[in-house]
Amino acid sequence: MAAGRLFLSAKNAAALDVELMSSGGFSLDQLMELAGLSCAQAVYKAYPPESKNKVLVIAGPGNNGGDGLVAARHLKLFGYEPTVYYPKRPNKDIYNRLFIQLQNLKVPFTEDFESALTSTDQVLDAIFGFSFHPPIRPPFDSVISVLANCSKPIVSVDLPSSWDVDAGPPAEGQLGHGFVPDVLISLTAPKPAAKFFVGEGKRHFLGGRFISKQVAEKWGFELPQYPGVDQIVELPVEQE
Ligand SMILES: NC(=O)C1=CN([C@@H]2O[C@H](COP(=O)(O)OP(=O)(O)OC[C@H]3O[C@@H](n4cnc5c(N)ncnc54)[C@H](O)[C@@H]3O)[C@@H](O)[C@H]2O)[C@H](O)CC1
Ligand SMILES: [K+]
Repeated sequence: MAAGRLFLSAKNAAALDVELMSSGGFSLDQLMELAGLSCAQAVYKAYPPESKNKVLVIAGPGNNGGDGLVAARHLKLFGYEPTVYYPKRPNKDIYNRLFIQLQNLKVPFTEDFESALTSTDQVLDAIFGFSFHPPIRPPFDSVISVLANCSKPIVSVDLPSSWDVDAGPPAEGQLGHGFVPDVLISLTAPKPAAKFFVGEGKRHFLGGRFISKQVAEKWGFELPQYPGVDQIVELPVEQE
């Protein structure tokens, strides 16, 4: 089967994560660092910095948000101007340290999501990943509705936020039917919802280069060849 056409269910994605951090010997920091670096590289591939592109990073309360915070740090070091909207900040050591790292790099945090959206060039959607369970709770319901009506390019980390990991976009009429991002970065392996990520001009990357061929085989997905030292590999997207 072609790479990118094999999917990792929500249940298996969570179980593989646990395995990586137990018998796999990884720490969460390591996985998050590689995941966030992949996301920053995908932004760079899709939207190379022409001058100093502004990127609004919307970070959610879990590890998807953590990936966004790591990506914001790398984007700053790549020459972008990231701003972070992070309305729910759990008091956990890993997120607190990522926050300090961004403060030290003078990456601004904003409370005013709508103004930041107006002035940004791209959006990095790091709100929810594979542990999202609908229905969505505030304040992210209104954030999703605004994104559903916005014309700024959106890059989604692991899954478009508000999509069910296995079933895909929210039903018509809910949250403006969610939004379809311009770019999707699947981490480790595409989740079943990625089947609904189709259309002309859409770009799909795979990132999170921390899996061996043996681990991929065990969990039933194929690993495409990452080019050289890149942390991402581009996957085909159906035209609709
Ligand atoms: N192996 C990998 O590929 C890695 C992926 N990483 C990233 O981690 C996320 C999964 O992280 P997790 O913390 O398990 O969950 P989420 O970030 O998806 O969200 C949990 C967070 O969201 C809240 N929540 C859930 N449902 C709702 C709702 N309906 N309304 C409001 N809030 C909701 C929940 O309470 C939690 O606070 C994965 O996708 C990758 O992006 C890791 O970086 C490491 C390796
Ligand atoms: K996301």
